[in-house]
Amino acid sequence: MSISIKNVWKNYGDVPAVRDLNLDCGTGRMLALLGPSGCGKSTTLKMVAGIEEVTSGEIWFGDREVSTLPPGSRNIAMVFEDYALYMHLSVFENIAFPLRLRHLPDKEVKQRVGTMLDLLRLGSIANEKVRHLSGGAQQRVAIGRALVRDPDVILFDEPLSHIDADQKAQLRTEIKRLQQTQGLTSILVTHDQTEAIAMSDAIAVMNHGVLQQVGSPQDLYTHPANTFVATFIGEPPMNLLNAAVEEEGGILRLRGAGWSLVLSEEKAALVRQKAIQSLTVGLRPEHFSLANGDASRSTGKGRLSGEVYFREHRGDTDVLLLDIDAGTQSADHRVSADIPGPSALREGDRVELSFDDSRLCLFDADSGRNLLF
Ligand SMILES: Nc1ncnc2c1ncn2[C@@H]1O[C@H](COP(=O)(O)OP(=O)(O)OP(=O)(O)O)[C@@H](O)[C@H]1O
Repeated sequence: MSISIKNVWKNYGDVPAVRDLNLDCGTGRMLALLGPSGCGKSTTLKMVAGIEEVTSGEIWFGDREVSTLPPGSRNIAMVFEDYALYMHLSVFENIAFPLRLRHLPDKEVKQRVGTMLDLLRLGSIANEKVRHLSGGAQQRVAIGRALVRDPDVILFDEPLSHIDADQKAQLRTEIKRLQQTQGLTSILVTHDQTEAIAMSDAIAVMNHGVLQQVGSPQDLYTHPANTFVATFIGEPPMNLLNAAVEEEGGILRLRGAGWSLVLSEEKAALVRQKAIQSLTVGLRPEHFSLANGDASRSTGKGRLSGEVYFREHRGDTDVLLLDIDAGTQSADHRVSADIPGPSALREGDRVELSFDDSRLCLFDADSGRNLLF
């Protein structure tokens, strides 16, 4: 069952919480709503569930408009961050609960709950009281209870927020596997990019009630639509450097604080086409390399040098925070670079980094929009 959100607005009083939202989630896919606190992701999920009314616009499940239907008529299931289980009941009875409410015959309850217990590998603890279980196991019970009704759509509201770090990755994988193997059409609300990237087929990034971009995790990482998405996806975040555009003798050069770069023809054409004078350049930390002394300063190759302010070991890589030799303390004087590790570099060491313009993102300095969009 696909989900379509069409031109949906939600106002609380005069304040719009969601503005003209258009989003689709295909049958059997998982769509993540990702963004900072207050961006409107929970409100969106609640409108899909029918817990909140839309102020205007439409929500469709397949070819059925559900915008005005109450939650009970939408055949959805929700999984919440706080599990919302009956702590005094057993695993079996928690999962059976929605079926008991519908007065299904005992035999069918046993059979359907049994399927869930197998699917979620809860069979061996079926008779244990839920209150004795770990957070991860409780959330698996909550998922079983959600799925046992065979919903058309399953909505996950920050399902891993209260799970201990050591169980998080495992549960993330289990939910994803289940969603894929069972072909569940799902929406996941999260503020955690790692969760969104690991679990979903598509991510919708929201900010201040406005959809910033929707796409595959890889798309958002490689081609962020604007500086908000660029810095929200990726850790450490993409470096943003201010640059002036200079043209002389047919050569287009970007000049920033402590660095400059002659643009390759492809990128230069893009900048010329938009007739832009100042840009924000986006560079992922892993797209810097340690420059080797004799590399030429050819077209499309940038260099910057500076002093290591901090080095963080990350196993096979080192993240360097580098203070660029800019002569000024501009806001963008510090960059992070992800280099192969462990390196011998220390705080205070001088380093020269190179970068390649094929990897750069170019954003309009005023609007923050990626020039490619
Ligand atoms: N019932 C309500 N009444 C008034 N304003 C609300 C209500 N619910 C949400 N809002 C406002 O709508 C905006 C979006 O809230 P929403 O909860 O959807 O954001 P969110 O991205 O899910 O944030 P969080 O992760 O903190 O829940 C916020 O400014 C919030 O204060």
